[in-house]
Amino acid sequence: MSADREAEFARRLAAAARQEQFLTVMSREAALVAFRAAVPHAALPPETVPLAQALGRVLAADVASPIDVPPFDRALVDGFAVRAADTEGANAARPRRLVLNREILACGVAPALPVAAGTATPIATGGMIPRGADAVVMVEQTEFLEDALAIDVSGPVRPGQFLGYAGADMAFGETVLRKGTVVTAREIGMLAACGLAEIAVVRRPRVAVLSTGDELMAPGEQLHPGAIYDSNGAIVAASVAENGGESVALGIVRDDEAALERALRDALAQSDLVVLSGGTSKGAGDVSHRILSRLGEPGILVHGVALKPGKPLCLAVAEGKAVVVLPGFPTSAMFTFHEFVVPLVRALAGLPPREETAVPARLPQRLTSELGRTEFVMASLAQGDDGLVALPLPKGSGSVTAFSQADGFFAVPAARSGLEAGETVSVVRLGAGLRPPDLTVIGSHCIGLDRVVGLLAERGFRARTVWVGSAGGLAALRRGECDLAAMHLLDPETGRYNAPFLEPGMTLAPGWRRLQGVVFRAGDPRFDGRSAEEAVRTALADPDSVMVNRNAGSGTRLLVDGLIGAARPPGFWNQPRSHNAVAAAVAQGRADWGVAIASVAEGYGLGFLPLAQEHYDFAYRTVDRERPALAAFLALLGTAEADAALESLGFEPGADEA
Ligand SMILES: Nc1nc2c(c(=O)[nH]1)N[C@H]1C(S)=C(S)[C@@H](COP(=O)(O)OP(=O)(O)OC[C@H]3O[C@@H](n4cnc5c(N)ncnc54)[C@H](O)[C@@H]3O)O[C@H]1N2
Ligand code: MOO
Repeated sequence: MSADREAEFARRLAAAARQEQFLTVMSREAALVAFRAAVPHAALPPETVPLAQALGRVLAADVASPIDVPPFDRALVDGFAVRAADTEGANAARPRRLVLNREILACGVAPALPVAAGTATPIATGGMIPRGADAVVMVEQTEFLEDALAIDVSGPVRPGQFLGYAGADMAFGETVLRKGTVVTAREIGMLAACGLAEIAVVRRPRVAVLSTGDELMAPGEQLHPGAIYDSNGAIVAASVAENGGESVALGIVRDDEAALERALRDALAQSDLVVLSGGTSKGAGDVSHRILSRLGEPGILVHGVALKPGKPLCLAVAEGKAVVVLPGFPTSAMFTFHEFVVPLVRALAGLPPREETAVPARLPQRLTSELGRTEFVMASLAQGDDGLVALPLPKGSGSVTAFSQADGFFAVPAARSGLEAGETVSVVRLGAGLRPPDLTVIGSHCIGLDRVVGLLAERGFRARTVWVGSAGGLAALRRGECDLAAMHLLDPETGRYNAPFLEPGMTLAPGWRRLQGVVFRAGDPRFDGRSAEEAVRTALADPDSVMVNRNAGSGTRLLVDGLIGAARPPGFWNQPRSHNAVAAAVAQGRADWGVAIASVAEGYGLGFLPLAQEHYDFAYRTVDRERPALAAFLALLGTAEADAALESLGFEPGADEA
């Protein structure tokens, strides 16, 4: 290391160590109070927009109709405007004769002649009722006498019959739309009927969105080693729009104090609110901290909230505008955005607070949490035997899917270190109107299942999949929380897959077999052209060779154990939980070999030495067999279409011949 780089390294370490001192952790409630007190949570001033551009905007004021709609009394049928009294007592045998006035009241014609006693005026649906008339008789109830230019009316007409009165739809001066209403097509129709060509709407808050991190790349760019795509920028910008704001996407800023300060000042100048994500808790964090205190008074209000996910959230105010730094972890970023920023964006946009619906659900398993921080747990909802069940999503704050695929979240209070199995929690729904799925599959992931679920959807059944591993799927099935447990569990004693793990009342539907083998970088002479066993022997003899293992309890781990016996080669303790993680470690050179399935090896362009067939099957509760979605799924297995899809992915459908 050069002296300069060494000095920079020391500076960064010291900054990271200092960071903890900045985090004065506040309760979530106290943070919200401080933020609301310092930043006005009120609608921005109105602006006038043409009606054609009003869709999706929020009305800035109540709208009173400036006219009567309809503006005049009008005919509701094609016929004749008459005086009802003239038709009293008419019947087919003794019709009343009325002489026609010499005008025809088509739509848009202003009447010139009154309807005097004993007369009638031809009128079209929508025509303006002339003076003197108080009803309309349908043309079908009359007979036209051409010679006399008169009609015979064959029945009596009630006063007001077939007549629409002025203002019956919207009366002049009537408040027809309320402030805060979101303009949809329906409101546009009403405004147009009132003759309003433009309308006052709340100015959309402009929200500057930035992401910071040297590892970030924009979607569409080619990822280089160590880099990830900036997902926070995109999800924050879209959420701003969903909540009535207009996002100003300012992209990715490097972890560099000067660059970040320039970007933040620029953002502040062109927006009502600035949202930055990343860099709140590590060395770079004190960079944004220092910048935020320089941007203007009062500066930082909150840095650190007793909240999980989201502890390092930072809330600041400069030039009367809020500057929010969200934690970089995607689920932490979205959760804190949802809790702290969405209410502000909606208030600025003139929208009412987001409607939150919460449903009670039972917790199927014990859950531990950190004492002293309110923990919000992202969860999927499933239908259990006795009501809804909240299945905590196993992926942590660093995942995008924990927030994006959750049906909702529930809180574990700061004062508790966990919740017990069977406790009822209140799940706040995320996303509206989710139809419960027709079929819930819980267990171990396989891309083959993704395809089968796709085919099931074409047959009209929507499946929900939750990946918690084979054993987790089986436990969920036992508790009645899913229709199918997707599993590949090897029983070491019998050497059989899945069936030995079933309980009474469960049936196994054979799924497909996946070829497992040793994966290595293509061309590596230690492996190329050898059998799996021989290749591993060679690798074990080479002290430079690094392996990647699998988690204990997985079927793949048993295969690895069979290959290496009592040896503990370098990399043995690296024990990821998926085929993909094994393949990525080998492909990226962090390991030289591991065991994974053929389809994954192919996806990563790795060499592959076959070892054994792994069985991926489905357990279900026998009593449920006839339930339509389950029956459809079971019927789908073994069809030519499903088999072809599975074979194209390299899987062998059906049960073992043995
Ligand atoms: N020693 C400690 N480390 C961490 C602590 C702690 O208290 N002590 N807190 C953890 C918690 S809690 C959180 S939350 C994260 C938040 O860290 P930062 O806000 O500083 O965020 P970064 O370090 O920049 O990034 C964290 C993580 O998120 C990824 N990231 C960042 N920006 C984006 C983006 N725009 N799109 C997608 N992903 C993003 C980044 O690559 C990192 O993986 O810190 C813990 N650490
Ligand atoms: O607060 Mo961090 O968000 O726990 O993950």
